[in-house]
Amino acid sequence: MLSRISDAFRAYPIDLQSIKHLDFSSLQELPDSHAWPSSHNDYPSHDPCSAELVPIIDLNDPNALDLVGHACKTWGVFQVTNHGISKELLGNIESMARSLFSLPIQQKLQAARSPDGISGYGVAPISSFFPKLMWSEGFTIVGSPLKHARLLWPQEYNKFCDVVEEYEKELKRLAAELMWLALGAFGITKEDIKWAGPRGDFRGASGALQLNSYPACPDPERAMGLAAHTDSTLLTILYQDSTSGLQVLREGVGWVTVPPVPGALVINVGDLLHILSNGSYKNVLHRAIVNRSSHRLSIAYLYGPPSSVQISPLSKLLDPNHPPLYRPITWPEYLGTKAKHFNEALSWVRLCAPLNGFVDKNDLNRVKVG
Ligand SMILES: C=C1C[C@]23C[C@@]1(O)CC[C@H]2[C@@]12CCC[C@@](C)(C(=O)O1)[C@H]2[C@@H]3C(=O)O
Ligand SMILES: O=C(O)CCC(=O)C(=O)O
Ligand SMILES: [Fe+2]
Repeated sequence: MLSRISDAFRAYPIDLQSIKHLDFSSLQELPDSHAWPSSHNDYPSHDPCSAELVPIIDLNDPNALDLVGHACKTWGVFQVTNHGISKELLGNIESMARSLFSLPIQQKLQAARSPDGISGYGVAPISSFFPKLMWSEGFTIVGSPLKHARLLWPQEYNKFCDVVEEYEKELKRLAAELMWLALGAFGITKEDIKWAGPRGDFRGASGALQLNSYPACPDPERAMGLAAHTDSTLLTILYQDSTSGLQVLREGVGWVTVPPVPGALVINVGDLLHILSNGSYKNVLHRAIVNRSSHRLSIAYLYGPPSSVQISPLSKLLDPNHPPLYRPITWPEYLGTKAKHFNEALSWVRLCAPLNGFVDKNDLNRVKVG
């Protein structure tokens, strides 16, 4: 049984050493290893238009509770302004990520994620589910980044660690506020969620930080920055720089771009909030595309419950007409399920037979990357 989020990918190692093209700056053409078949673009892409705009919610709006609840139900994603995270801190974390990704590849590889580990530099952890590699590099932080930061900057690792620590502390506070808005919209109060702690500040919650870098790409139509996925979180708080690339799948419409709004943060509903809400809140399917001229950066704060807490549909939302759709599961267990079944993980937690029958197509498709 998995008890820590850092154990989730242990059974599915990715061997970074076998991946040839990690140094994107040296590539003038898209290598075959990164060229995705046109079938991966099975839905049309839309630039933002007034009819299909991801909601932008001012957290100082007196109606914020209803607006957040409605956005979680209809989109599973929204942007927030007046969130209380200072421009200075956002600027600092962006510049730390920028300085990390601009190090020479050999230096970044010093801090490579170990094949069965979770923290460190490397390809997206979901890469093993796809026959082609993604046009991106990432750095995952679970727990202290000290060990890896020392390898990256032997003299001045402290600055990186200090900024990461402050960013995680502030985002944890914001995540708790967003949780109460999302849950409050259902009439859920502090008495209903014991694991939020006596002050309701979700003190024991866990978080991971994922720094994503998407270099400019010589053939963006055939490349993929980060393949379509849902996050395994309660919610994810995403900072994106001024280059667009994030898209969400909107039923009946296709891929809708989430445009960068200066100072705003993007909030995704993750799989665990979908479970907690007994399926009412959409766990949004999203991806990142790349472009020919600009490098793009994003920083995701992946927020989940304390490792030992079993997440299940809230009893206040259940009655004979609304039976629980999912069985209880901890975050580490869910991450283990995701590492095995990827986007089909939720159907393995559903209380009726798995929707896809008994054969998991990820097991048939799983390939060795590189
Ligand atoms: C806590 C986590 C969520 C995550 C897996 C991880 O253990 C750390 C990285 C996270 C991330 C970020 C990029 C997309 C994603 C699907 C992935 O491959 O790694 C998510 C994972 C997730 O939400 O399942
Ligand atoms: O780069 C982006 O916009 C998306 C990143 C993302 O989905 C993730 O890190 O989980
Ligand atoms: Fe994501």
